[in-house]
Amino acid sequence: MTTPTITALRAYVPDSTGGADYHAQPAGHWIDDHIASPMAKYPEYRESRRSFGLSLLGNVVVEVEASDGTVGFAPTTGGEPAAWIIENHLARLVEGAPVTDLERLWDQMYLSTLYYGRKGLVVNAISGVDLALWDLLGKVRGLPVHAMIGGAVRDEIPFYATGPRPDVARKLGFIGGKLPLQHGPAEGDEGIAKTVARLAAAREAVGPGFWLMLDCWMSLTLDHAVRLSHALDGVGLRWLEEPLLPDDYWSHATLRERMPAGMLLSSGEHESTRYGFRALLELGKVDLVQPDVGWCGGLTELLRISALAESHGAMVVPHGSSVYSYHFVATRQHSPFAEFLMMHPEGTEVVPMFSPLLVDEPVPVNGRLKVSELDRPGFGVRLNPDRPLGRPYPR
Ligand SMILES: C[C@H](O)[C@H](O)CC(=O)C(=O)O
Ligand SMILES: [Mg+2]
Repeated sequence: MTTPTITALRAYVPDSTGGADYHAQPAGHWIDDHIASPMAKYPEYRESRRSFGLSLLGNVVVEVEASDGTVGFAPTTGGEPAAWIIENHLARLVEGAPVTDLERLWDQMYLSTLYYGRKGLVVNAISGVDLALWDLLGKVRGLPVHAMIGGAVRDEIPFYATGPRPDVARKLGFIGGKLPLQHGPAEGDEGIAKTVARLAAAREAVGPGFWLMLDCWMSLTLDHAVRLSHALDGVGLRWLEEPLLPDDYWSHATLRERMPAGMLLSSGEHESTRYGFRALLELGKVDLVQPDVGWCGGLTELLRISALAESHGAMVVPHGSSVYSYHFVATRQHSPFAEFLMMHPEGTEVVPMFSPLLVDEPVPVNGRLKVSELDRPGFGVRLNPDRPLGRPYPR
């Protein structure tokens, strides 16, 4: 059998909102309600992360077409700037390559962009291309992605829910609930007291045994993080998430030493590549890493990060990225559960995470997803034909 080659790489930008984290949500959505952030020390940027530009980039949808007519695609964050990088830089490397050459293409995309890349937007763009290549390869071979990366080690994936209502998450069958931190260091001891009251009320509502986590979205100082973790010691927090600036690996290790025993330290949602995760694991001493497969370098890089984390005894629980991480979670023993980001405005109903961009997007039922739901070629989802896509940099 001759291996098809890649004839075209295209980057599209959806005309509208939607698509999980960091996208414009309607006013009043819990995900934009006074969430603590590193910018919250400036009072004018405290109420809303949109106020400092969080939703500016939006999605980019990468499409790869093969010589046999098969098309793979994947969305990620990056919008028009990522579309420019994909069309004007990455396409020259990818077009003409056999659909099987994922390792070489990843290496070439990373090395050729080193002088302005390594992290952030460029790695988002590389991630999107890499995911689209996996989708294409799965469709060419007629295999779901999980079957190409070792096969499932479990029949069902259990989920925790991220949102403002862990009590509802419990009723919906999730194994835990992760609340966003709302009050950072600029709100001082009063802020800590509000957080403790909120978590204590959540514990009261969910009872013992149900996991509660707190997502700090890079907003804390080391001192504040230490004090907050001890103030929350009585609540039974499963983990404290992304408390510190991602580049400050060293303070992660200090926090790890000073936090209460039994409370895990997690981070990595805004980290990229095996090199960044090596620093987080070796210098930062985190217990759990949370790469976003659309931001960390794609699935090819997530597999490397995963092997590295496993060798450090750390769990890998990817940041909420729907099917793009479920195929991975199904295949790894040290990824025992997945995140579900509650994109419903009040966080009270399960709605597809990437809606309205995708169709056929599976969601957990009773807090679990049967791996058989993923048994379609590639990542097993389709682009919504009713949502127009623009191609800002056609060639
Ligand atoms: C809710 C958090 O601030 C963020 O928007 C999502 C996130 O960090 C997570 O799901 O984890
Ligand atoms: Mg997070």
